[in-house]
Amino acid sequence: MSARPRFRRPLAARPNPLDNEFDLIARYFSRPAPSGYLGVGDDCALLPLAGGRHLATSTDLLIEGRHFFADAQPEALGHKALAVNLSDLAAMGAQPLGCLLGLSLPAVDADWLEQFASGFHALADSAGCPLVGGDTTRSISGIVISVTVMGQVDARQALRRDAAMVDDDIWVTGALGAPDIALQLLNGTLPMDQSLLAATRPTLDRPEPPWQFAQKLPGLAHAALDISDGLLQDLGHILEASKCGAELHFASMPVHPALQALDTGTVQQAVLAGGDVYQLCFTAAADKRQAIQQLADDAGQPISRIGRIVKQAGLHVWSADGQTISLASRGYDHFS
Ligand SMILES: Nc1ncnc2c1ncn2[C@@H]1O[C@H](COP(=O)(O)OP(=O)(O)OP(=O)(O)O)[C@@H](O)[C@H]1O
Ligand SMILES: Cc1ncc(C[n+]2csc(CCOP(=O)(O)O)c2C)c(N)n1
Ligand SMILES: [Mg+2]
Repeated sequence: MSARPRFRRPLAARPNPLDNEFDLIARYFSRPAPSGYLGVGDDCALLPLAGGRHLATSTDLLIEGRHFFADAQPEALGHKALAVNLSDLAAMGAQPLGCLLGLSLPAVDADWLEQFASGFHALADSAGCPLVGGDTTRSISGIVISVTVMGQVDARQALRRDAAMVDDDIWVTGALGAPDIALQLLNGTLPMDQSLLAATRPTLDRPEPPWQFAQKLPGLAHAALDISDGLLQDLGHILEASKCGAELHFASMPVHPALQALDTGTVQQAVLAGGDVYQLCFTAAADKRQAIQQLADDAGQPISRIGRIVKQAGLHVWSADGQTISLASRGYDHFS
């Protein structure tokens, strides 16, 4: 018989069970940040520098089998590893400065490395976010990729999650729903349809966060975040931080055109709660509507106004025929 581990606490002294990723972070890793810092809880932390500027920094892990399939195309994976991090800089309105790459590989495969590095550097070059360091190890099994980005932003205008104001418009960039449909086709939750997969898979494999457009938003927009887990769950973080609620209109949502033939329930779930989107959701005063639309038109960046921030807590989604939409899940959570 094995001995009982000595570190087990008596039942009565254990805190409440942790039933999701965000409770875990809040309980163990969220500490009051030093004065002048923005700590845990936003897309990037902000660290004060001389001259009123702030360093914006964020890190994202990609784990084989959890974030990407073992046969993922390495060039696309290199692109995605940096793109999901540039997306967090974009979510603060920050300008990229550079990045670090942590890589753990089960074996050396020169072809794989060549293509992975080419996808990574191509995006780093176009975003002005050079790779300046990192760490490389051998893994016991599977590929683990960890990217850390650094950028700069004027902290007074950074797009913080706690900056939404009652009566703000709620906007999203790009289109919604396609990465989740691609994932469902690949993991068998939806029956295989090769033409639907061909139309949706690029959005899952090679996300294109609006990092250029985002740098123009400080001064015009209030709050923002990137949609990584799912629109409703992610917008929920803005509502919690800004102590307000929201009303959304499904008819105004930018549903990806490839989803047209799918049934309404599948489309609603993918658009409202599908992850891997890496587009922005941001809020801005209604009197900035024209300026924001002009900025988007000039940048060739599609944007949609999908709802409004309200005083009353809670998130309400209206369908085109005036019904309330309620869903099985609001987004991805690693531990629930
Ligand atoms: N282990 C940890 N230690 C300290 N802070 C953490 C830890 N894990 C997450 N955080 C912080 O908690 C917040 C939420 O993390 P999460 O990874 O969900 O970020 P996100 O921006 O919501 O999602 P994504 O990174 O996919 O865009 C962020 O501020 C993040 O920096
Ligand atoms: C093979 C495979 N299975 C599942 C998914 C979906 N997925 C994994 S993590 C995540 C949320 C964002 O990640 P994080 O919160 O870690 O930043 C999503 C939507 C995928 N992309 N590939
Ligand atoms: Mg984020």
